[in-house]
Amino acid sequence: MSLPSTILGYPRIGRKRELKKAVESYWAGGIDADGLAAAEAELRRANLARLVELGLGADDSSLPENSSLYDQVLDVTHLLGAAPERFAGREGLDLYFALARGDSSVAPLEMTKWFDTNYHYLVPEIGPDTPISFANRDVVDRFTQAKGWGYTTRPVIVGPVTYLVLSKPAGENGSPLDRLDDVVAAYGELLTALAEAGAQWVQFDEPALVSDNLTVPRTEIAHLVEQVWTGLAARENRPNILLAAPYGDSSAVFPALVRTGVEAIGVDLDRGTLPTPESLANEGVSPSDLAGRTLVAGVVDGRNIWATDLSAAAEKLEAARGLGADVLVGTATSLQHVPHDTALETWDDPALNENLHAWLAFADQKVGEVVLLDRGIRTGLDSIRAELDANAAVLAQRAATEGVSVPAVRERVAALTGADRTRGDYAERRAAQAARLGLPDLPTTSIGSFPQTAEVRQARAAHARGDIDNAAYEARMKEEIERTIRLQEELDVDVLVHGEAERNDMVQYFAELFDGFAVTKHGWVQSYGSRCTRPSILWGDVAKSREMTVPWWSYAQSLTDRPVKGMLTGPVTIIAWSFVRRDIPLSEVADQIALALRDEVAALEEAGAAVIQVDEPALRELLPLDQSRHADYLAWSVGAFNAATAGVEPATQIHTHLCYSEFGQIIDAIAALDADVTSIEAARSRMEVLPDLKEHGFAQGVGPGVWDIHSPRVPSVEELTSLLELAVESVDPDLLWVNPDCGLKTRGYEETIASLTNLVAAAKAVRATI
Ligand code: MET
Ligand SMILES: [Zn+2]
Repeated sequence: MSLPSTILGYPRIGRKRELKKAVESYWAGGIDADGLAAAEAELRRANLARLVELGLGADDSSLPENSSLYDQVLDVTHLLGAAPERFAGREGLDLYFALARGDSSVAPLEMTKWFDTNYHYLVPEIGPDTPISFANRDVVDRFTQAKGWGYTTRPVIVGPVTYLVLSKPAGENGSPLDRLDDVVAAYGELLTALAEAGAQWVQFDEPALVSDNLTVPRTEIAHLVEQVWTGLAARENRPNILLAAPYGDSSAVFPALVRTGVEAIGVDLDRGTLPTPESLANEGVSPSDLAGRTLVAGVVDGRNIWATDLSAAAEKLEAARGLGADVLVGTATSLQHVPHDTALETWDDPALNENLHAWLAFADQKVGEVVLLDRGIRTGLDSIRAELDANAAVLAQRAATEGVSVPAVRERVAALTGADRTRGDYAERRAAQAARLGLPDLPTTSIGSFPQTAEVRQARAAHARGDIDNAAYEARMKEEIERTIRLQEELDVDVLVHGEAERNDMVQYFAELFDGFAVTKHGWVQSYGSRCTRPSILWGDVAKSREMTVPWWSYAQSLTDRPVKGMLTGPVTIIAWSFVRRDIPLSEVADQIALALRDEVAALEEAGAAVIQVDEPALRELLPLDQSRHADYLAWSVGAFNAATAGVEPATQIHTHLCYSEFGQIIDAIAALDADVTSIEAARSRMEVLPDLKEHGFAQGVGPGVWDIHSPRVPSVEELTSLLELAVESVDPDLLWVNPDCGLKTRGYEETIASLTNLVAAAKAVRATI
């Protein structure tokens, strides 16, 4: 049975975040396991019904079954029964959620970003003794249940090679890949079980194939994928296999995919390209090797929210046919990274309301695009000519809409010079700042946010609803700022923060104030587990035309003689955590944001701020998966940070914050940011990153986090002191700052006070010894 056009996956959280509500209610004891199973099944059924309504076939395997209670990588861990030893004694849902979130006696699996997205997966821990078998039949049961409702779905599962490449070793010895044979054996049994249940097709995702940023080289990954899937494809009694390489360019590994012999191959033609027939021929792959096989051409972007240029997509489909396979329409990735439906949205701004609906495609609209293009390739493009013309008209209308191209913004970016991105000599800056600030050695500070209490969040919600007016809201926020300042003074912190009470989110706050952005009300996407974010939509040229952070900062500074940091979010992070226009290069978007921030930096400096922090926690996340694109990315991202910050006087101190510690590939870029002080995550790795920094000759201020704020645990003075003693082994004490790993907004006040008290005490203790 041949595969029809399809999507690689659908959002899992629910149009109204039904999954979030059900799962959180289960955690809180509101519903039991049966209640959760019922809610989850109802959502799954509703999603299937919706996809059929949108034009996918009910019984032709075009419906992806990619639902998950928490995370697709965790689902494989569960499928394999591959829980680390410390989870012994737990089973079923208790085990599943303990792996995800820990429980009173066990720490959860680590969480990290899924490729270059803002989705987080749970990192499997695989060692020589990890149990691995076909231990859990959820995938099969879901298939069977859907079958009972009248749907033939296509289960979607992370492939074995990607699973192990993304795992970390459990214990000291060996690599997770040492267990590949065991994992493959379990997948083999899964294939049999799915065949027995009546599955026609199953989809396996091997995105590790498109990344150079993993611990295993890409050529090795391609080799393993070829070996593993050649073996699995040779099994009897199995469903047809769609092997997908989403999230990037698979052209180099395409021959390996062909050689596996699987029935269908899925490629990302949004971020990636197809190999040429010549390059295939060089690898010994000819069109006859592809004859009778299916190529799912991912021409519809799965991770951004713009309507597809349908004519361009049709051209790609046409080109794909040249390879010899049967070409079908697909999405480039699962749609799990985009919200459900633009129809849920209205914008307060009438111009946006009129325009954005036509410009955007959330998941449901993308399904519509796939269905339409499918009709085009089956019955000829002329049969969809009217839709193609309408789409071209929308794109043209968009390009001409006010705000999309603002001459003053374009000219200002074009006029940026190297000098605009360069600060003066560091030694001179350092002396000027020391004289201005008069700080002790090992100055203490925090990263920006203070606990966002329920009252603060309620006040913001009431303000958004119009239940309290601007004046009342402002008064409420000022109260919170005053509390934060007083507290830091009492604790004897050296460089204070205002606490960010007025910010709903470190990106959305700026998106709401800058020109060129729209924010959604219902545009939720899963960030991890039950956590969702609403990325803002960057649709036009960016500029600052409103008052932003200065009044809040000025108020905070008016309360104290100690320096209060101005606090901004950097260009790369704003880009990474928004849905960004694609009609101009990201480098240009970054410079536009940089100049808008440069204006805000200047306004803070003008108001008297002696220390200004520009956070770039997403610098590593956006690193392209292709090694060949690293240098260009690092050049424009660093250049944008420099453009935002280099306008200040030598005596104004620029801080940046990067809350991760895997610096390897970007260490030179971090130095090139040329911040006077850089705070980084270091507590969990016990300052591991510092010797590397030293080796690289990094010799500007650095604040390795000593308090792991991802855990509710209060670090003791002894523990903090020992970390600082480790730090002074690698960092000149004159350059060392003392701070937590990241902002405190998810922490409570009690633990914050206790931890900061200890942090200041530890700083003083070590200060006294140097
Ligand atoms: C994810 S990085 C967070 C930085 C921000 N200034 C905060 O403290 O919340
Ligand atoms: Zn952070």
